[in-house]
Formats: sequence, C-alpha cells, structure tokens
Amino acid sequence: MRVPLDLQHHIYWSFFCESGFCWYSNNQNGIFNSAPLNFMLRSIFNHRLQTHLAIRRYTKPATMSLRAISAKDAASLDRDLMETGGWSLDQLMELAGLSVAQAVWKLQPPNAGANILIVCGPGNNGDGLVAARHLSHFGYNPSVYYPKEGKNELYQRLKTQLRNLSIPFISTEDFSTSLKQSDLLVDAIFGFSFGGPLREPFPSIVSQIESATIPVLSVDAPSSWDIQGGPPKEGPGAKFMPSALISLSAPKPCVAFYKGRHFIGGRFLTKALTDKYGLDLPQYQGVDQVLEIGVDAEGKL
Ligand SMILES: NC(=O)C1=CN([C@@H]2O[C@H](COP(=O)(O)OP(=O)(O)OC[C@H]3O[C@@H](n4cnc5c(N)ncnc54)[C@H](O)[C@@H]3O)[C@@H](O)[C@H]2O)[C@H](O)CC1
Ligand SMILES: [K+]
Repeated sequence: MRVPLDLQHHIYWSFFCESGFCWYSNNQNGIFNSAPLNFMLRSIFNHRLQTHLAIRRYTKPATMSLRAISAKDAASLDRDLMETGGWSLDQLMELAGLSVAQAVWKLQPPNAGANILIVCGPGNNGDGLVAARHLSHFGYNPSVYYPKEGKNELYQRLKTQLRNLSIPFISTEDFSTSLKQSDLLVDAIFGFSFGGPLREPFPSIVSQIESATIPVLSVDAPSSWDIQGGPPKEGPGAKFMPSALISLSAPKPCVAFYKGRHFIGGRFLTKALTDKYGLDLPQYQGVDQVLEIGVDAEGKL
C-alpha cells in the first residue's frame, strides 16, 4: 500500500515525538548509545522531509488547475456580477487593477526597476489606469500611454486621479522613447472583447511592444491575440509573446498558445458563479489579490 506523503511526514514526526526516540536521546543512563541512532534517524527524516518538500514545490502549479472561460462566457460573467451580483464596474475594475499592480510587484519590485509604462486601450482593459494609481502608491514611477480613450466617464475620473498623482501621460511622439526608458511595460490595450484585425492606431503600437526588449505583462490576453485562436498568423502581434500574463477571473482559451509566467487576479468570484461557469476558484494566499499559476505550451494550467 502506498502511504500518502503527508501521512508519511506525520508518521515520521509521530515516531520522533511519540515513540520514545526523544526519551532515548535524552536519557543519560540509557541502555542505548543514542547518538548513532539519532544521526541515522535524523538523516532519514531530513532526506524524506526534503523529498517531501521538493515534491510539494514541484507539484504546486499542477494542483492549482483552473479551467479557461470563453470570451462569450467572460462577458456574461461580468454581466452577472453587475446585474444580479450587486457589483459596479468601478469596483470590478478597481480589484482587477489592484491585481495587475500586485503582479507587477511580484515580477519586479520597485528596487529592481521602478519605471513602468502602462499602455491602456479603449475598453475595460483600461484596468491599466487603476493599476497605474496603485503602482504610484507602491513606490513606482508609472507613466501612461492612452492613445484611444474610452467613452465611459469612469475613465475620465480615473485620469483625474492619475493627474492628481502627477502621473505623466505619454504622447504618441514620445511612445518609442518612453518604451526604451522603461523597466517594464503593462499591456492593458485589449482584453476579452478584442476581435478581428487590429485597427488604427494599434498596429504600430503592437509592433513596437512586440519587438521591445523590456519585460511585458499582458492584462487578460496578449493584445492582438484572438481570445480563442491565439496570436495572428502574420502581421503585428504574430510574434508577440509577453514574458508575463495576468488572467482576470479565469484564464481565456488563448492561454493555450502562451508560454511564460502566468498569474490569476480578480479575487471576486463566488462559488455559485464559478459553478455556473464550470470554473475553479483559485486558492489565493492571505491578503494577495494575485496568484501565480503554472502554464505550459499546451495550455495546461
Ligand atoms: N470579470 C473580470 O475579469 C473583469 C475584467 N475586466 C477587464 O475588462 C476587459 C474586457 O473589457 P471590454 O471593454 O469588454 O473589452 P476590451 O478591453 O477587450 O476592449 C474593447 C475595446 O477594444 C476595441 N477593439 C476590439 N477589437 C479591436 C480591433 N481589432 N482593433 C482595434 N480596436 C478593437 C473595441 O472597439 C472596444 O473599444 C477584460 O479583458 C478585463 O481586462 C474589467 O476590469 C471588469 C472585471
Ligand atoms: K491585454
């Protein structure tokens, strides 16, 4: 019979603490010379404990398997949250943006490079605007490139908050220079509502990000990738592979084409919603709004 590792650990520990081993080693008049036994058992114990910990570390991502959610279901999930779940868009975006900022911290704390360039898109993938505010409070120097502004008044309020923190907005002329001077780029251009060929002004922006040498964290999906089908076959984005990706709520199917560090954020789903959409709730740790999970080239999470 194979004994589960956790149980083995427990058995070894019980052996030391309960079977008299401690008594042997402390007994001055003991029948046994406990030193060799002590050494032998300690070696076996340490070896098994190290193996046990190594296996736990190795298997950690695999135990956190999460299922992907289609673009249609992701939009429907957002509607559920807002129409029946009592959430406002501001609240969801706040937590999404906080997750993005925390992922940046996990990738690169400010002392490893504080100049963060955030490129925001016209939709709710403007979670980048919220992330910029948190990054400023976390001690980074964020700057924002926002080439096509969203119509929702919420974005104007977020812009006001950023201006009040003296966060610079980069002009199109300065984008390539700013890209070279930054330590990390956050790609918050498009999320799960992206579709079809890239329209202006984004082809040249995506091309520049694609060939950038700094690390890139993409929000929800690498911008220009089809949410289902992954990178475009040719043109801007065809070779885009960000070094990190943060999936919000749940990974999107295009993660099957992704290779790199992968985080999950957006800690606001209930069990009822995850059940409805056939998702798994990630086991976030403590107060974290983000969790790193594994991914391989086959999209196995
Ligand atoms: N529940 C959550 O996880 C939350 C996720 N959030 C984020 O919101 C986005 C989805 O937002 P949405 O506004 O629906 O869409 P996008 O940001 O993907 O962009 C739509 C925007 O893009 C334009 N567009 C679409 N295709 C193209 C194209 N081929 N060329 C140019 N422009 C294009 C379109 O016209 C729209 O203007 C999700 O991914 C998360 O990042 C929220 O924070 C809420 C919680
Ligand atoms: K993105």
